[in-house]
Amino acid sequence: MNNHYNDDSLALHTDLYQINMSETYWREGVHNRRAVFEVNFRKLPFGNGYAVFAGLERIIDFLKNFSFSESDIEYLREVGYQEDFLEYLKGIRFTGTVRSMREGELVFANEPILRIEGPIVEVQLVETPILNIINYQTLIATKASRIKQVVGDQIAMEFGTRRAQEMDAAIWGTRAAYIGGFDATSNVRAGKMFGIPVSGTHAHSMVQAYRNEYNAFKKYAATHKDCVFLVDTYDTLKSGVPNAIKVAKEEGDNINFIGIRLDSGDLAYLSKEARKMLDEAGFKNAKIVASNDLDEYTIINLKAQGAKIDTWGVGTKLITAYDQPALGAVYKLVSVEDSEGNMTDTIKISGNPEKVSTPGLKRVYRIINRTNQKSEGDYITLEHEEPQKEKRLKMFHPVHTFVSKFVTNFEARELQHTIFVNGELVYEVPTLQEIRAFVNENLTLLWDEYKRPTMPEEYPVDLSQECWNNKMKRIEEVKTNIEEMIASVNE
Ligand SMILES: Nc1ncnc2c1ncn2[C@@H]1O[C@H](COP(=O)(O)OP(=O)(O)OP(=O)(O)O)[C@@H](O)[C@H]1O
Ligand SMILES: O=P(O)(O)OC[C@H]1O[C@H](OP(=O)(O)OP(=O)(O)O)[C@H](O)[C@@H]1O
Ligand SMILES: O=C(O)c1cccnc1
Repeated sequence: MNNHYNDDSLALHTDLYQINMSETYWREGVHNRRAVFEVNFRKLPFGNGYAVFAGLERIIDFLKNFSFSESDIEYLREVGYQEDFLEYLKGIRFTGTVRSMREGELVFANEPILRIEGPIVEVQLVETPILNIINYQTLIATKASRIKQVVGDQIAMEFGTRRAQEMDAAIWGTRAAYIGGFDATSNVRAGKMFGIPVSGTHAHSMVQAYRNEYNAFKKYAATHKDCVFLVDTYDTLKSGVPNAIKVAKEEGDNINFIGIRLDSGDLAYLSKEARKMLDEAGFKNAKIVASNDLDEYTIINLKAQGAKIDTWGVGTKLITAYDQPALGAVYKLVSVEDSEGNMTDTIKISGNPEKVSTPGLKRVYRIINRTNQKSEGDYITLEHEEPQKEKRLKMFHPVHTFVSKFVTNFEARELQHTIFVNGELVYEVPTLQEIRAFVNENLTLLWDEYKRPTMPEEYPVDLSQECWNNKMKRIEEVKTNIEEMIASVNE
């Protein structure tokens, strides 16, 4: 690379303005004041009824190792920062407290996924990478979950690396896809890094290289036990499938003839015809793999046409989140220490009621009806509230407050867990297998109406009365402050 700095730390993986604000706080002597930020998004992606939270493990690694390296400092010197500030930056480590939902948790719009509290400089500097990680991994895990809902008990394989937005996206997207329910990946590095099962067939280039399918399949069979032959290079039904069958018969027990892959043409028609041919040849257990720009919509469509496809290879549309390339999670200040050392709630007002932030330290509970083990919705409270002790809970829509219901005989399951306390990691990171199982467990709590891929019902995310009252109080305070400010400007 044409650059004389070592890429030996991630601390500068942030926006310049974070460092500039940090300098202001430090020169003003307020850099150690406590601040609390929360992460949430405002709209579920892909029109889905839920999102699958992913990215926490990488955030944990990032925060554990957070420090500016020698080369970071050298570079910042070149950018123009003064020595005294650089000396200060050198000593920074993450000393804050983090509470977060666990990876694989189902998350909805306008609820705090993660809360981070610490000296304002530290929590400000890590905003950009935290959002970078959550926005991408959660987006891909959600897309994967949508696709897997449609694929059902069949196999979904992740094929996207070649089309991904560069190498990091392929790796972390693959991990997110696995969390969201994909069964295997073609990316070998992701297999090595995360223990995700790797799987694959072969490309058209091999058929082209050996000039014809028979030779190519034969050579592949001579060198591999497990064989899936790609049958669409020339003519699927006249040449590809007959050659696959011929080689499978000739090789007999020498190979494990897993099946064939279709990658172009009318996948419904071709799969039905290929199925007949395989069955007639005695290969009833041979599987049909399909790929070619698949997504949840094409898969639903193909299934509706009675396609005889057993395994779905999905690349581009999954790894690039093709129909919605960004999640839009934000990082909002909810509380900050004032000059007297007291924490005060902050609020961000907007003309759009949905965009007004909810101030204060909060907790999120999933209210699970004990009679049917289904979720009634999520319930956001202020930090000190204990909804689990209530006999009868009023849940109301945070904007359309007249929409309300009472819930009894419920479990209030807290969704955020403590991850760091004053810079110390106190959370045991689950395995990827545990995270996948956790997603499935969570999905069983949701009525099917929230899980359908198109036009799902809106899942309730409600505020407690106290939380709502606090929000209204802060809105009034801000309005009064602004009126006073405007009056003083006009004096
Ligand atoms: N029966 C079907 N119903 C609905 N969609 C289908 C069906 N068969 C294939 N598709 C989808 O239609 C699209 C067809 O892509 P395209 O027009 O590129 O044709 P192709 O067969 O891939 O041609 P090429 O040989 O140029 O790759 C793909 O996204 C594929 O998944
Ligand atoms: O369609 P996607 O969902 O993105 O899945 C990945 C695609 O990548 C391969 O095609 P490519 O043309 O790159 O290589 P090939 O010659 O091996 O088919 C594969 O055959 C799939 O069609
Ligand atoms: O193994 C395959 O069939 C494969 C891998 C990557 C992309 N497309 C297909």
